[in-house]
This record gives sequence, C-alpha cells and structure tokens, in this order.
Amino acid sequence: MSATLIDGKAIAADLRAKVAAAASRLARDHGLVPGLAVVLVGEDPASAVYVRNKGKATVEAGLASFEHKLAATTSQAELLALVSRLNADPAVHGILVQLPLPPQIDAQAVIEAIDPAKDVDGFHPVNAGRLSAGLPALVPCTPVGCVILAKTVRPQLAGCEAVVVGRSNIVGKPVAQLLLAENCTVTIAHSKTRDLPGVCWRADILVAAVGRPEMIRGDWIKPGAIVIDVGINRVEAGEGKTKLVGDVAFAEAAAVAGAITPVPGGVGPMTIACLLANTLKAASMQAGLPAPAV
Ligand SMILES: Nc1nc(=O)c2c([nH]1)NC[C@@H]1CN(c3ccc(C(=O)N[C@@H](CCC(=O)O)C(=O)O)cc3)C=[N+]21
Repeated sequence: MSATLIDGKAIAADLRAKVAAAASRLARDHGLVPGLAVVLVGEDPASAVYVRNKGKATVEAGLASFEHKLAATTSQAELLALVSRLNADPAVHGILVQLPLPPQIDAQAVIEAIDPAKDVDGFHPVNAGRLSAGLPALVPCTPVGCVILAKTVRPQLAGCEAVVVGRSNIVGKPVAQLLLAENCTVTIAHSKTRDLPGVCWRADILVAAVGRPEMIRGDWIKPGAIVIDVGINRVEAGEGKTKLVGDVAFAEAAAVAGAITPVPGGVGPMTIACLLANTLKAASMQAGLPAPAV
C-alpha cells in the first residue's frame, strides 16, 4: 500500500469534540441544549445499531437525544403525526427519520413533512434546492463528511477533476454540489455511464457511492488520486462470518491512490459527527444565533 490512509475515525472524533465544546458554550451563554430526535420504524437490526450509535454520540457531545421506536406496522398517518409533534416541540432542533422505511410508508412524503429548519439530514427539497442554488442550507451529513475528509489531504480543491460514482439524492447529487462549490470540475457517473473505468481514471478526487461491494477496481484509479469510499456493504467472510467492505476494492486501490478512506473507519464515523454538527447549527439558527464554526 502506498496511499495515505485517511483516518475517518480520528477526524470524526476531532469534529465531535468541537461540537461538544460549542454545545457547552451554547448551554453556558444561552441556556440552549440542542436536541436531536431519531425515529426508527421497524426492527431492522443494522438500523437499530446505527440509531443506538447516533444516540450515544449525541449524548457524549452534550446534546439531548430523543429516540422514537415505532412498530414495523406503523401507518403513514401515525408517522406523519409524530413528525408533526416533533416539528412543534421546542426541545427538538433536529429530526432524523431513519431510512429505509417499510413499504406501506411513502418516504418522500415523510421527508417533505419535516420542518426544513429541523431537517438535519438535509433531505428536504427546500434544503436540496438551497444547496444547489448556493444558499445557506442544512446539508446532508455523508456528503459533508466526504468533503472534509478530502480536504484533510488537499485543503484547496479548486480546479480538481472530481468524479462521483452514484447519483442518489442522499449522497451522489449533494456531494457533487459540494465539490462544485469547492470549484472542482465535477462529473457524475452512474449505472448507464459508458466506459466507467475511463471516466473514473480522470479523477483527482473519486467519490464512490454506488452500494456495490468492491466494484471500483485499482486499475480504474489515476495514480495519486484521492479516493473517498462511501460504500458500507456487509458481505460473507467465510465460516459463517460477515465483514464490511466498501464500493472500492481497497487493497488494489491503495496500491495506486495518493490517499484513500478505509471501510469501516472512513466516511461512516464522519456521517455521525456531521449529524451532530448539523443539530448544533439547526439549534443555533432556530434561536436566532449565528451558526457556530466547528
Ligand atoms: N435518515 C437517514 N439518515 C442517515 O444518515 C442514514 C439513514 N437514514 N439510514 C442508514 C444510513 C447508514 N448510516 C450510517 C451512519 C454511520 C455509519 C458508521 O458509523 N459506520 C462505521 C461502523 C459500521 C459498523 O461497524 O457497522 C464505519 O463505517 O466505520 C454507518 C452508516 C446513516 N444512514
């Protein structure tokens, strides 16, 4: 391996410490404790782990955590009623409804029911539109985390060729917007892209967000590129065990890249740290205070 390993775990710990320091100033100077409500519908064990980790990180940063666990059979009307109570609750500054939702629920309707000022996922069309218009917004956590990680190895991204593989509303599109705001030349590639290896090879910064284990190979990567792997795929590891792998074939890629994020320990921990930062920002803005620099 010749690439620099980008230590997402350590960088996330640093960001969480900054959020904690800013939260303690908010409490001291304004009596304000930012509150995050996380809503989980159903029993998916992986989702339950994420929700538990988010709650733990929230409390450790000095924020208030409100967990709402609803049955898998919850109706759309029941979930919308909860969202509307959380919208009206002054102790709740951020609302995250864990995705995916069960099939009887229209996820888009739920996202649009969240007050955009409390939308710490940044998934509401108002926040997506504000981001693409270059206006202040609550920005999706994983994309922000990706850009922070890339900037740890290259603080000035202006002029870089950035290739984003994946065009989802939760990662691909917003990360492309953030890289554009950093003055990168941005290409969004996807399942219909012709010559995907050739397109990836152009990248100074390659963001992989496709959700396919180890799809991006070492010989698709330009020597020296920064590789940000958003994929978190659980795969068989033999003897009945499983392991997590990214969307990038790590060992091959690390032999040619200039810097690379591991899975686990890369983008994942940054998602949670950025969620806390968004909750702090949402609480400050709702109180009419400037967004703390973290
Ligand atoms: N409304 C909504 N917002 C989300 O942000 C959201 C969601 N729904 N649904 C599920 C995905 C997934 N997600 C992760 C967050 C942190 C890690 C994370 O910290 N991963 C660690 C450990 C992973 C492990 O060991 O299982 C790592 O990559 O090192 C992973 C995944 C947020 N999501």
